[in-house]
Amino acid sequence: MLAVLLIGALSLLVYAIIRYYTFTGRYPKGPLPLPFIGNLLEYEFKAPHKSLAKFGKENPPIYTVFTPIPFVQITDFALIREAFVDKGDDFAGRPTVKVLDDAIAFAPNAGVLSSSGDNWREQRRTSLMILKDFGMGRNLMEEQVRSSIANYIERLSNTADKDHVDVGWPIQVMVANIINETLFGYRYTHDNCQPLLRFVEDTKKFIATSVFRESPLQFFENLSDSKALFLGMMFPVLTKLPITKWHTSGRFKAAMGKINEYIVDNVDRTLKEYDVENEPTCFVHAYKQRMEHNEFLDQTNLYACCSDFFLAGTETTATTLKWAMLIFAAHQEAQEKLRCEIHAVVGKDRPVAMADQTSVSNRFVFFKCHEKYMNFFRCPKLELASSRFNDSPTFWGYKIPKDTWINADIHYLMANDPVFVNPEEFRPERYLMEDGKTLRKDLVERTIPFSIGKRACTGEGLARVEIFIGIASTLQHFKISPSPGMTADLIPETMRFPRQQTLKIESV
Ligand code: HEM
Repeated sequence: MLAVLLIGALSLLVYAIIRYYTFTGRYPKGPLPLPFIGNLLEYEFKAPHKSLAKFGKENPPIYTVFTPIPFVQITDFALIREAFVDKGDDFAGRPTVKVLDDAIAFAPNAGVLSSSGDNWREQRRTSLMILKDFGMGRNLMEEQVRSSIANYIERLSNTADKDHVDVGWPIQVMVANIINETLFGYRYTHDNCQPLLRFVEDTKKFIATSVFRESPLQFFENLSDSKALFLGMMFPVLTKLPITKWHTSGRFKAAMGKINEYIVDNVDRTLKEYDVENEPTCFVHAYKQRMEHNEFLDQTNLYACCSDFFLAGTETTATTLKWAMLIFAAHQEAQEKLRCEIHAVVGKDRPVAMADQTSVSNRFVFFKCHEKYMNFFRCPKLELASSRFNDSPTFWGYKIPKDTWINADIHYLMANDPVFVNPEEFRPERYLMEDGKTLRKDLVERTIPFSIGKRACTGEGLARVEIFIGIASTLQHFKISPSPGMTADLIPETMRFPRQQTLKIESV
């Protein structure tokens, strides 16, 4: 009897393994997956770029990694462009994963970031139209950014101990303020930003005590750090069982709920001030005005869009600026050269404007360089620039199943594309031709931190203004160096966040 049971169980196991490999065989070949758990054991969830760098080198430019759900990675620029631009419509969707919808989406298929199909198209189109109306990429929004940056510069100037300045928090407030003002029409001062502070602190405390027991901003880190979440995505039943429910989805849902409270409160309050007679001056009012005439626009999507913009638009830009400060602290010569150019073009007192970028960057393409450098460090989104096939088209000879995650591995591309010679070096001049002035279009074209194609970043115009004016204004006013006795620590934390550290700032 026991022998029969054993043979039965073994046969079932063999059958399940054969089925599993039939399933994995439908995807582009990559590192050999183990039965059922795929590449889970060899995937570093705290530093995915390390695993992906290894896999990228050992596999063709399109391969699959199973964590355990299949992720198809594309690591070659021409292929990324072919998929996301030439076949843009096929790659414009996001995978529908119920577990993720339940755990972290504001509502299923709502907003811009994680929605698909007609709803995504309408939310994205409307959001972009509103931002353009407010002057994204033009002077109006630039003025708003400039004024937030002026507050930040003032904040740094008033810091008592200039040998030990943590620029992280002022940058965070500055960037959050820009989004806050765009969405809700008001801004905090650095000395009076209690609600914003409370929001961040609450989230931090909540995360620290009841959810992750780690440091602030760990929400994003833990998203990718959590093998349990990935297991839940592969085996949704785990998100229903009493013991595994909390780890696979519950804690993410709880953290996201807390974060979204801030959004819901602000949207509701802003809506109360809406007056149909007045010209909208913030995103919420402009969206509300359009709700009258567009069936896709409703309150749930409004909440979701604001949540997306807040999350996608603050952490990315703040992290970029924090890295910039560290990188310039570590590269005094480059910093000095750039400051000389800023002073020559802008002077010491006039606020920096976007129009200055051409004059400055023709000689020193730091913005382009910075984007490039940023890629070496981290940006979780870069590693998750993803889409899905709409309807199983054939790509590179593979008929990839519908709803598969497809990642353009921008990080890998920037670190391994042969056009970037010695990619780890901070060498802004790499973007210039021999004449030292003309931009090298081949490099600029392949520098794609905002991704490309139909799902490319909707906030790129705003982010470029924030980054250019943010860096140029800081260096216009301050010399940045490591705190006395220290060196700038450029080794990234989990998920390539910069490590928390103080810097020395001196007025120039
Ligand atoms: C340095 C700053 C930023 C970087 C590096 C960045 C990068 C990215 C990347 C790589 C994507 C994914 C594109 C894809 O799926 O192919 C994305 C999407 C997005 N970003 Fe950004 N972003 C930045 C700033 C911003 C800002 C300031 C905003 C808002 C004002 C924003 C809003 C969005 C939204 C809404 C999406 C989703 C677009 C869609 O799915 O259609 N981002 N971003």
